[in-house]
Formats: sequence, structure tokens, C-alpha cells
Amino acid sequence: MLRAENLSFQIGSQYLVRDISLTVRPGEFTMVLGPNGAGKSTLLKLLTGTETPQQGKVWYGSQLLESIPLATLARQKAVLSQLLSLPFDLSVIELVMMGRYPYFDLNPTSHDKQIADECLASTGMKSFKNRAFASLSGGEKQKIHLARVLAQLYRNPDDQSTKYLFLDEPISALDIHFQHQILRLVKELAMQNMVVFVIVHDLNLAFQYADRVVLMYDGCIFRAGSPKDVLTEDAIQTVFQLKPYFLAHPELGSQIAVF
Ligand SMILES: Nc1ncnc2c1ncn2[C@@H]1O[C@H](COP(=O)(O)OP(=O)(O)OP(=O)(O)O)[C@@H](O)[C@H]1O
Repeated sequence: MLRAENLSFQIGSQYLVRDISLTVRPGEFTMVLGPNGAGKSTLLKLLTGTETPQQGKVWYGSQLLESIPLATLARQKAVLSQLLSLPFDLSVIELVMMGRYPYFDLNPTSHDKQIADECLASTGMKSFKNRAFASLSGGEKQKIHLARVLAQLYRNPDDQSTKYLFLDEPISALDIHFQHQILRLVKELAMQNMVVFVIVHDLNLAFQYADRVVLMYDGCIFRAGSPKDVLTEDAIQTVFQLKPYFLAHPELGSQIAVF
């Protein structure tokens, strides 16, 4: 379980995140929504240790995040940020193999290679294995980075430990088919004792896939709970300044918001 208590982060006099407390449980697909600038990415950085809050604490299970050795953390936690380009060139397989760095010394083992191949296949990118990463399209790059974080958190059958997966807008460049394929994949991971924290902008994907929604507004949590309880007409109107109309998905019955 991931737990944050009273997190605040400011730059100068501006609060980017203010007094946030939340719990993210393994087994639940948690999606974070909110308008541009609401503080979603900043919260993710505080929860992953990329930024240090001026106030508040983060626990992974019973351990304070700041007390976990980096080598241990690298096997527990993976982050996909919004930044997809690299300052240097790598092949696709070299980039995916970066996810295995916490597990081998000098050279990847055959097991690491097998995992990298499997993760590439699970994002539909097996045939891109030997391409130069820089030559890929935006959506293809996003899928390769996803394969990298999946390789990092790959669980051997005897490993019962909790893993922590953080994805900042992982499907923003993906076509509809892959948006759904990747969210189904992440949902399966959530069900396998993984803490999953995913930032998205699409309310309807949250209705369809999220078990729990955290709606952020102006550096704070506006509301958290089931998608239906959180993404109500009044909440959407307040936070996004748009009036929603609700329909029902013809097969799934889940809610759909149109504007
Ligand atoms: N280094 C910085 N200096 C000053 N302000 C910053 C800095 N980094 C972020 N901010 C501001 O903090 C606020 C929150 O940013 P953040 O990236 O967390 O928002 P977000 O909810 O993820 O937005 P988006 O949906 O656009 O990705 C924004 O107003 C942003 O401009």
C-alpha cells in the first residue's frame, strides 16, 4: 500500500501541491484526473521521490520512502513520465533493457532478455526490437517506454512483494486500440498486487477502467472515490468548467460523459 500524509510542495510562494493525504492500495486501479496545472505530475513526483516535499511523508508499505535504499527502490517502483525523448540514441531493445538494470551487473542474462522480449510483445512492439528509438513515432515511443517500466517491475513467480507503478499520461499519444489494450494490461497488473497510479485526461476511460479516481484541482484533492461518486455533474462543472451530459455504455453499462 502507498500512503501519503499532508504533502505540500511549493516553489517560491506558489503551492504546487497543498496538504495532500491519500492512500493507494494494490489491487485497485487508481486514476488521477484534473485540469492542466492542477498538480497531478507534481504529486506523482512527490510520491516517487523525484521531488521532496517541504512538508509531509510518503510510505511504501511500512517503510518511509526516503529510507528505502535506491537499489531496493529500483526493483519496487517504476515511473513513466511525460518526457519521452532521450538525450542520446539507443535501439529499442537497449531502452527496454534499461528496465532490467536493477537486476544485472554488467550484461543482461538470458532471463533478462526473455523478459524484455515479453514486455515488448505485450505492448505490441516486438517487431520494432532493433529499430533506433529516435526514429519512432510519438505513440511508438510511448509503447517502448511502457515496455521498459513493465520489464522493470516484471514479477518472477516466487516474488510476492508489492510493486509500485506510476504512469504520467501513458496513453496520450496512443490510438484508440492501444489506449484500451494498455489500460487492460495495467488493470491486470493492478490486480496482481501492484500499486498503480495513472494520470489520464479522459473521463470516459476513468469510468470504464478505474476502481478509484483522485480528482485534483488547484494543488489539492477535490474528491477521491469511485468514478461514479467523484466524476459527478457538479464536480466536473466546478473543476473543468464544462457541463457534462451522461449516457450509459450500451454493453458495459458504465457511465459516459459527453459535452
Ligand atoms: N519548476 C516550476 N516552477 C514554477 N512553477 C512550476 C514548476 N513546475 C510546475 N510548475 C507549475 O505547477 C503547477 C502544477 O504543475 P503540474 O505539472 O503538476 O500540473 P499537471 O496537473 O500535471 O498539469 P498537466 O495536466 O498540464 O500535465 C502548474 O501551474 C505549473 O506551471
